[in-house]
Amino acid sequence: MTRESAGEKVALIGSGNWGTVISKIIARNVTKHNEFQQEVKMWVFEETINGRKLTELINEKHENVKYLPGITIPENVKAVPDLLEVVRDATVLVICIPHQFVHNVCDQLKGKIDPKVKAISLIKGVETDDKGIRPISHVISESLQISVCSLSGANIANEIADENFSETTIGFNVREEGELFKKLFETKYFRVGIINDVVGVELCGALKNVIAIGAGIVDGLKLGENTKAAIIRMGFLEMKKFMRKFYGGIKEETFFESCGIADVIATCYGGRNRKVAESFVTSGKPFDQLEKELLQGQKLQGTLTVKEINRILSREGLNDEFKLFTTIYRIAFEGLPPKTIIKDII
Ligand SMILES: NC(=O)c1ccc[n+]([C@@H]2O[C@H](COP(=O)([O-])OP(=O)(O)OC[C@H]3O[C@@H](n4cnc5c(N)ncnc54)[C@H](O)[C@@H]3O)[C@@H](O)[C@H]2O)c1
Ligand SMILES: O=P(O)(O)OC[C@H](O)CO
Repeated sequence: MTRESAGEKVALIGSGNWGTVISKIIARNVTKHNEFQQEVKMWVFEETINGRKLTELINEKHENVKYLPGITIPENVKAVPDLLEVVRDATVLVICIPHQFVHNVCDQLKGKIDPKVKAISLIKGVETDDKGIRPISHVISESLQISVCSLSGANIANEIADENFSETTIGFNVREEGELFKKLFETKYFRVGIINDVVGVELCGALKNVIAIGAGIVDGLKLGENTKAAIIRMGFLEMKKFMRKFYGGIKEETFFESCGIADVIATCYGGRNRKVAESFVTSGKPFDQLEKELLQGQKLQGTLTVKEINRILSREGLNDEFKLFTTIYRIAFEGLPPKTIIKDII
């Protein structure tokens, strides 16, 4: 059997800013390790740019001109607009889409994925329901009836696209899967740690976005680095407390991996949620409008997570125990003046 027909066949679902950086990483790695077939099909939510289809542009220029301009994608990445074609015969699914689109994508894939397929979610988001929180890895595994790992870390996509060093964390339930994914993702500039804690890893990635919005508010108010450090510290403690309260079994070490404290720091200085929250304060415009104006199609995850978290805190009568998360929600969505971020948390 040739290398082309043997080995794991990797499909990438998603082609935004992070998804495209990931295509570059995994497309190089599949050519280096015998476990994998060499072509990586990447699902692109099709759109038209100056009269041309984005998939055609990606395949012709080997560049995602909309979500990651200026970075060359390896030629073994094939952009495909048909989701079912992307996953056909795939044995490994890498899922990297904004979390608001997960249900729609899973609904299209339901019943069409072999139960032996291994998946990994790079999504930084969370859902809540009547019972509590619903990690996105569970949404995917319940819908598709497959095993799902998670990957999250201090990973600002554009910096990794430039091959600046960073670390990340993979959460696994089955060690062999964690090790396989480490092979798929690790490079000299992208160091992968693995830990037996799928939900801990992904929830850190979701909740740090709430803190990033708090940090952006502080930046917009020009309160300086000491105040921002205070928000980071308090936010980290609320993130830990929230995760422990609503999900049993999260490992303490997870908070000190790249997915934990390191991502809180990176996101509070360099992320999109921070940037848009700063502008929310300085411009007075609502988040929805700023997301469109500043991100040109890229999506904020933090605002949705702020709402999900507040829904659960309000229902459980816990707003007083999570003062920072609650204040961030009220500033973002209930018209509380931004400067109360300080008054309400001291
Ligand atoms: N960008 C980063 O620095 C970064 C880093 C780590 C993790 N992440 C996480 O990765 C996930 C994906 O983010 P991203 O940065 O790759 O995307 P993005 O925000 O840059 O782009 C949005 C993507 O959503 C797609 N899209 C738009 N409408 C859609 C629809 N109706 N259905 C499906 N897809 C649609 C767009 O085509 C585009 O690919 C998010 O959860 C994000 O938090 C992002
Ligand atoms: O740009 P953000 O705010 O979505 O954050 C990007 C990454 O999650 C940082 O690790």
